[in-house]
Amino acid sequence: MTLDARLEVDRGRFRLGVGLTAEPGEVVALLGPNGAGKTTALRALAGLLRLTGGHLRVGGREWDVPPGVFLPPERRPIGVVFQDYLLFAHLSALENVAFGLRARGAGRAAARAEAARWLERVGLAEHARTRPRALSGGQAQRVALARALVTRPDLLLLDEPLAALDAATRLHVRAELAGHLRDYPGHTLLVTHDPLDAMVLADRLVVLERGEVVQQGAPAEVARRPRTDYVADLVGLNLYRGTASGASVALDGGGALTVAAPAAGRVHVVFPPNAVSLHPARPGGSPRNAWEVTVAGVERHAHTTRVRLEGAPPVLADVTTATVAELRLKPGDRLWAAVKATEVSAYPA
Ligand SMILES: Nc1ncnc2c1ncn2[C@@H]1O[C@H](COP(=O)(O)OP(=O)(O)OP(=O)(O)O)[C@@H](O)[C@H]1O
Repeated sequence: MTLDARLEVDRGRFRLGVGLTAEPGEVVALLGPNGAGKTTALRALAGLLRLTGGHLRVGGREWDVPPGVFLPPERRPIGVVFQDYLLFAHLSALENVAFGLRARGAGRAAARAEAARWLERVGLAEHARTRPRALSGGQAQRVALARALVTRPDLLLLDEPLAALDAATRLHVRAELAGHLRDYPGHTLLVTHDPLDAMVLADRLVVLERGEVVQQGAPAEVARRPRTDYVADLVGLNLYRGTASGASVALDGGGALTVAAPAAGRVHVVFPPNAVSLHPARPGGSPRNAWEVTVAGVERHAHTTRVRLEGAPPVLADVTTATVAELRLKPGDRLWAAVKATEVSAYPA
């Protein structure tokens, strides 16, 4: 079962023309600047907008092949979590989750039993009778996810699913969402403005600009070789997984980093490429992360030069033209990379 689409939508002055595929279990993040066409693509997948050209097939079934075939939204096996359309205010958490099953013809008792199982899976069993206004933002988000997944949809559409949450809640809900998405066997399309959400949650990034795909690939690959300035700014993150013990994190791929605040257990470790400085010899002085690296590539962008470095860990560094000239950077050079601990954040994974 595969999602195979060529989404063409003509909205007058704006035209979307996007090829999109996803394998079962794959999480694809759609990224792009305001007005790039992310929401348009999502609405076309949901059936809220009709394609004006192209095709949309999921699992060998035609959902939208103009002009002849159009499966209306209510007949598509989809689950949606939209930021501004979370829950029905007049229904309890349990009734919200049971709603989709009822709409698909499940009996009341069976729907409520299955909904209760899902509320338990998202850690909200004791809030089954609570109305949405009495739930926190993070809890409402979990209910919305349970409601989307309870019908075992073929396609899960997430539109800025974490945007309404405050920073601390966001960390936890992001980690939980990652876990649920790992277990979900269908296709997931995630629209986000947040590169960290995309890098943590997605198997593949699809970057849109002006209605077209400008780049796609695995998150680390896109970050290593951004093809446009927008992509370079967007995905410029050094991101690792590891196990924290106090302020030190042992990274899965080798190496260790000292982080800004102590943590425990499995974490993501993140810092931007412009936090990395490069030196011809081991830098002295303040307590920093410093390790030996080899230059693997040097790419110029409008405002900066991005240097790909192999080492433990491998790292991206954005450096100034002056640094490039001073260090005469070229592939194969041996250098030292350094990052201040205060620049390095750890998030629960
Ligand atoms: N109802 C509409 N009729 C005609 N054009 C529209 C309509 N809604 C949006 N558009 C246009 O479609 C283009 C893409 O909008 P869309 O909302 O898909 O972008 P987006 O990538 O989701 O942006 P954002 O990040 O701001 O949500 C924009 O140029 C917008 O002006």
